[in-house]
This record gives sequence, structure tokens and C-alpha cells, in this order.
Amino acid sequence: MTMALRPLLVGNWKMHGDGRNLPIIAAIGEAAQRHPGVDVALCLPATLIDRARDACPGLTIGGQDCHAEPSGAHTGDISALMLREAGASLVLLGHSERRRDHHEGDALIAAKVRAARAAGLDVVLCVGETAEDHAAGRSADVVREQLTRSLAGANGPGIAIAYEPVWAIGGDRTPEPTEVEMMAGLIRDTVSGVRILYGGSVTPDNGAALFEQGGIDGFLVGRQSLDAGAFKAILTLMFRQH
Ligand SMILES: O=C(CO)COP(=O)(O)O
Repeated sequence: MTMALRPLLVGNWKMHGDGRNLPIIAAIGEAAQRHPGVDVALCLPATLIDRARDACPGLTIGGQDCHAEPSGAHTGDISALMLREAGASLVLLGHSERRRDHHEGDALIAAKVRAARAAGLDVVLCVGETAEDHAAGRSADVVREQLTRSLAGANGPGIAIAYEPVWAIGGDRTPEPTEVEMMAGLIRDTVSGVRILYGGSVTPDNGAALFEQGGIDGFLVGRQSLDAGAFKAILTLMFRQH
């Protein structure tokens, strides 16, 4: 039997946003308060975390990466403890843009997951196949391997898994809801007690079918999380269906 988990909506601002965007964060925080049945989080640039926390005490604030060590000679990096101290309570790890831009592999991501959990942060671990793997029918194998290697046994309510097919990020293509449902089933069979999100070109228009038929607990949203109206519309459709 599958236990119903609370829906979770996470926005990922990537390398966007500055102090002028605090009103967007505040509007999302207010919407989150009006929808108490859904957990809402925003993963912000590190420079905005403490101001966002002060402006919206009810909103979960996350970082977008952390180092595997608690401190040290690592110029330009940020530790899980630093994120926590700034006001984050969760962190995205293993995003495909980190894997691509910073050559992060599963072993490093597993070390980051351990560091984040040790610092008391919840983790949203991102997994997903490339266009090439998708075309070759290797999606399930790739995702299973990423999960096993980058989680290294971590599971339970402090972990969420975001299935983000690389080919669906930043464009306008998404998998069919049935394809998402299949991957969600695979993730559920591989890791126990975690919430499963779908990410990649989620909009208010395609969100309803993905949420209703995708077998998921929520979304990881990029571009549409920078638009308070669009993000609220996604939140509303999750609330209605819950
Ligand atoms: O990478 C993503 C979220 O982490 C998805 O980004 P988009 O929603 O902009 O496609």
C-alpha cells in the first residue's frame, strides 16, 4: 500500500534574482500560507536566503547546492551548515546543471547528501536522463543507477527525489504523464518513504495532467517559479486535486 505523502512544490530560481525580486518571494509566501495542505519551498541564490527568510517566515527556503565538507579551503563554495545558518532548511543536490557545468558525479553528490543531512537540511535530489539516453531507451537504467549511487542508502521523509529529464528542462517539451508515472514507480520501488517530484518545463497548463496522472507528489519548477502568478497557479492546481 502506498502511504499518501503531503504534496510538495519547489521552485528553483537558478542564477536569477536579486533584492528587487523580494516582492515575488513575499507573494509566493502569502500564497503558501493560504494553501496549508501543500508544502512550498523556494531554492534561491545564496545571496537572497537570509532576506527571504526574514520576509517570509512561513516559507521553506532552500539552497541550490552545497559543498561536501563543513568548512575548509574551498574558494567560492558554500557549506550545508552555512546554508542552514542563513535560513535554509533544504537544499537541491545533483541538479543536471551542476552535473553538466561542474562535472559533478554520483559519488560527490552522495557525499553532499550526507553533509546536508548531517547539517539538518532536507534534500531534493535531482535525477534524470539525457536526450541521448532517452532516445536509446536507457532512461530507467540511468535513473536507477543515479539513485542508487547518489543517495548511497539515504531515504525517508527528509529526502525528496526530483525526476528531471535533462531534455525536458528549459524548453517546452515534457514527457507524457504515463512516462512520468512509470519513472515515479521506479523511484518508489528503489527508495522508500520519499516524496517524488517531476521537473522540466512545468506550467499551469501542463501541470494538471502531470499531477493527476503522473503518480507524483509535486513539482520542481524552474522558469515559472520566477513568476508569482504562474507559480501560484501551479500551487492552486495541486491544492485542488489534493
Ligand atoms: O531545472 C528545472 C528545475 O530545477 C526545470 O526548469 P524549467 O521549469 O525552467 O524547465
